[in-house]
Amino acid sequence: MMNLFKVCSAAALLLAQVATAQVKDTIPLQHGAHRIGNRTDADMQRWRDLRFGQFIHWGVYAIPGGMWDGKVYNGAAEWIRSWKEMPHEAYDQLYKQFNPVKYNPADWAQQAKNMGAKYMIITTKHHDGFCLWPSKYAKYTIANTPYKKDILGPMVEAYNKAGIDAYLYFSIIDWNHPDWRTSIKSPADSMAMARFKVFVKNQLKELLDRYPTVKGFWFDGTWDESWKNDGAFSDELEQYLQQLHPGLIIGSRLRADEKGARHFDSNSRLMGDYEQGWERKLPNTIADVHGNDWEGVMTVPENQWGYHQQWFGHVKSANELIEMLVKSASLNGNFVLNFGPKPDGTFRTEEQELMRNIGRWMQVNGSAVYGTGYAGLEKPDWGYYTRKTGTDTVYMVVCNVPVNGNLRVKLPAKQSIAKAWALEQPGVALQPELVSRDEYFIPVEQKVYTSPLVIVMKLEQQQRGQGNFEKAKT
Ligand SMILES: C[C@@H]1O/C(=N\OC(=O)Nc2ccccc2)[C@@H](O)[C@H](O)[C@@H]1O
Repeated sequence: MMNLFKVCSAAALLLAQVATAQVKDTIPLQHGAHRIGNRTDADMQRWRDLRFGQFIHWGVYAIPGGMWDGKVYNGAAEWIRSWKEMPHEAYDQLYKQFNPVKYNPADWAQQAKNMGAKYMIITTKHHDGFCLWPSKYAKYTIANTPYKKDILGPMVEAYNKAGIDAYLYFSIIDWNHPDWRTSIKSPADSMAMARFKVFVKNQLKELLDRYPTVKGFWFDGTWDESWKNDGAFSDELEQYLQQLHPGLIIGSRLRADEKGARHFDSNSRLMGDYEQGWERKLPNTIADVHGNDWEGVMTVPENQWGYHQQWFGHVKSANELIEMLVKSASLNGNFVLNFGPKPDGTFRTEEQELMRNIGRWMQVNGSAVYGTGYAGLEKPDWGYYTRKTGTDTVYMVVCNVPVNGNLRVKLPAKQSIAKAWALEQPGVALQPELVSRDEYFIPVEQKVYTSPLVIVMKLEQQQRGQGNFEKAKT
């Protein structure tokens, strides 16, 4: 028996190798993806299991808060410096007013913990180049504001103490640095960009030296030609950072290959440790993620990352965001919700209310998100399935309770429901009814639901004959 098993395993391995070889990379690349498939190390599995993150966009742009000279900026608040109504000189003096006297990182961390976030991404430096840490490579930093003190250190420490991992957002674009170039049009531009790349490398090493518990970088601002056309450098930088800090997690926004392809190289291979292009949008089906790890980042209003005094348009509710979080986990992805603190260092009331409301649901139902992924079942019309990774425990997150009061559950052949219960009533066993081969109805209480209902199912291989629950009496 063992010989037969060995022969089959060897044949399967050979077939897999031939298959991979057939998807041969047609374009030889020096600076494309260096790994085929997802990372399998413990650091990456930890990132996967966290599933729910908090993004924080905070900096000088919080001071104008999307308004200037009595006028409202309709763009994203953190981009106000690029608004024609905002004189660059005026913006570039604002740091002299940055004094978040009410900043309390322990309070921020507690609110994030109560919401159920397991990791946090903080803007160390956004496109405007203002550094939230006292970088020794720049003057445009927190050290030269009335506040003076390092913002990042106490934040990373407070979040880590609350059991939340810290990731650092870093914008390559730096509107403040004299050597930044959007494109290289002359030898002088090349020399400036060469100086700029040294500056970038120095700041990133400085961040890792100052904050050694961080788990990764979230790069942004890598769409300009000067960066896109220098795939060799982005590749070298990624390897430099990994060598400095083994296990670091870096998404697909950092790299370009030598042909200028971003996120996916010219052979359609993902560069980086996860797909980082899902910004204010999510994949719809498991096919959309192409087997890659991925992360979706989401704003509460339609498109505001930094603090904006006037939220206009649709502001997402807790239930909408809970559904996005569950949808992400159901498709093997992470979901990161963004917050834009005010210039005084506090969160606006709508954001505080949101953290409390999401947290109330996560308190009871978080197990349907943490450490879960794609269940391998056809998406039901009443909501989402997630599966505790590598187990027979499947969560049913019900966003639309059917009017007939029954949740239809279609299982793969030869699988049955051993038991099922609602997370909010762990002691009450539900009674799935086998309505046809491998198909069940799970009755749910007919009441007003004000947030998604979560039911846990333990699946098992079908015993001989009927499923565990008898066929409906005809
Ligand atoms: C998270 C957001 O990221 C940004 N830009 O996003 C993108 O570049 N998105 C993007 C680009 C290419 C593909 C997919 C998404 C920034 O400009 C914005 O201020 C904010 O920090």
